[in-house]
Amino acid sequence: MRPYDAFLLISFGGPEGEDEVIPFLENVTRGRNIPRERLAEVGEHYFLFGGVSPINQQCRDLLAAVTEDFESAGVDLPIYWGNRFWTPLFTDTLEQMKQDGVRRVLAVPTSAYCNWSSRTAYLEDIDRARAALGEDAPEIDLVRPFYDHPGFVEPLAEYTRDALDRLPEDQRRGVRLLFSAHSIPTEMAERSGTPGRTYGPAGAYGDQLQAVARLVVERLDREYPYEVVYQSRSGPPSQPWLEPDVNDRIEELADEGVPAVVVVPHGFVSDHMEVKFDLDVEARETAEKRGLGYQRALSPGTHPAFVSMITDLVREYTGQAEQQRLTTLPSCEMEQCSC
Ligand SMILES: CC1=C(CCC(=O)O)c2cc3nc(cc4[nH]c(cc5[nH]c(cc1n2)c(C)c5CCC(=O)O)c(CCC(=O)O)c4C)C(CCC(=O)O)=C3C
Ligand SMILES: [Fe+2]
Repeated sequence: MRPYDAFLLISFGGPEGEDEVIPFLENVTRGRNIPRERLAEVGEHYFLFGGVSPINQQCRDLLAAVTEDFESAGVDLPIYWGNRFWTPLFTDTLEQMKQDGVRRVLAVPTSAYCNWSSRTAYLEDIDRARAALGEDAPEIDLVRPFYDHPGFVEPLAEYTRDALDRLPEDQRRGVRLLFSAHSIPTEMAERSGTPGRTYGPAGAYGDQLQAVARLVVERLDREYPYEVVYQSRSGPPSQPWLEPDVNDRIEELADEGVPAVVVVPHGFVSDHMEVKFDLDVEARETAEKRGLGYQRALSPGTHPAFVSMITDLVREYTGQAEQQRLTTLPSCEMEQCSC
């Protein structure tokens, strides 16, 4: 049993006012290969919502729910929160933990899958922040990818059923389910997973996204046709990113006469800006322009099963509960994983 003396939620961060948008985007894109035009475009997405990303409030809501769940489950750990790119920054959180005398931390990221951007990037930032703190910097374990935990899959299935119920019957009959995840460079996708293992063309990330889509469809009232699509591509056009894009696919489905789509944002844990803009504004507009019915399933957010999943993960890492996994996909070997 590994003793922990604190719990840490680590997330992406997002601006909460117009004056925070550009500094936030500068933090996110520092050292990354992102064209200026793309930055200006993404800035507009935030300005459309008054410069406020929903992600920080979603983290606060999740933390409030986790606090209650810890209490009722008898998990006695102080709860901390830190982001990679906006306040509260986890460099500051780490310093606070050090001051509080915290030595060993169990961290849960707001990303369910394996890929550099969702895991290694956090680990690298944690290492940097720990190095800056010097001796007595708290040690941090990041929990495993939880994409196939029932606490992630069941809420997605419930919210997909709800979205299907919102479609008129004639549209529901011919609907196509589009499971949407954040696109990443194909080269990053190919590196996701454990070196030496064989994965599909989009690496462990692609295999995991396919598996979760399958698990959700198995929980619906019948076998709906479905596929995995990608959204929110950002690199230069010359760099290949995972495809097809959700909008391109909606156009093609319109040409084929499909009457409606239900988009399930299974690549995300909450309805943050990538969901609110890229799906609820952009993809919806693409569908409506072509006369397709459109519904978007909610992401897990603060669904009680998702909240309990976090408690379950803590128990798993303190040796008080078995791993819960709905797939037999190889688990990540954390030491060597490039995810
Ligand atoms: C896999 C993945 C997830 C899902 C898993 C996870 O959650 O981790 C995710 C989530 C998020 N991505 C977010 C925002 C952004 N991501 C960007 C850029 C990038 N994302 C990437 C990947 C991912 N991103 C990649 C490979 C890049 C290129 C730069 C690089 O190689 O590192 C940029 C730069 C501008 C742009 O080009 O879009 C922004 C602003 C927000 C916050 C939203 C809010 O504010 O509500 C969230 C939750
Ligand atoms: Fe992103």
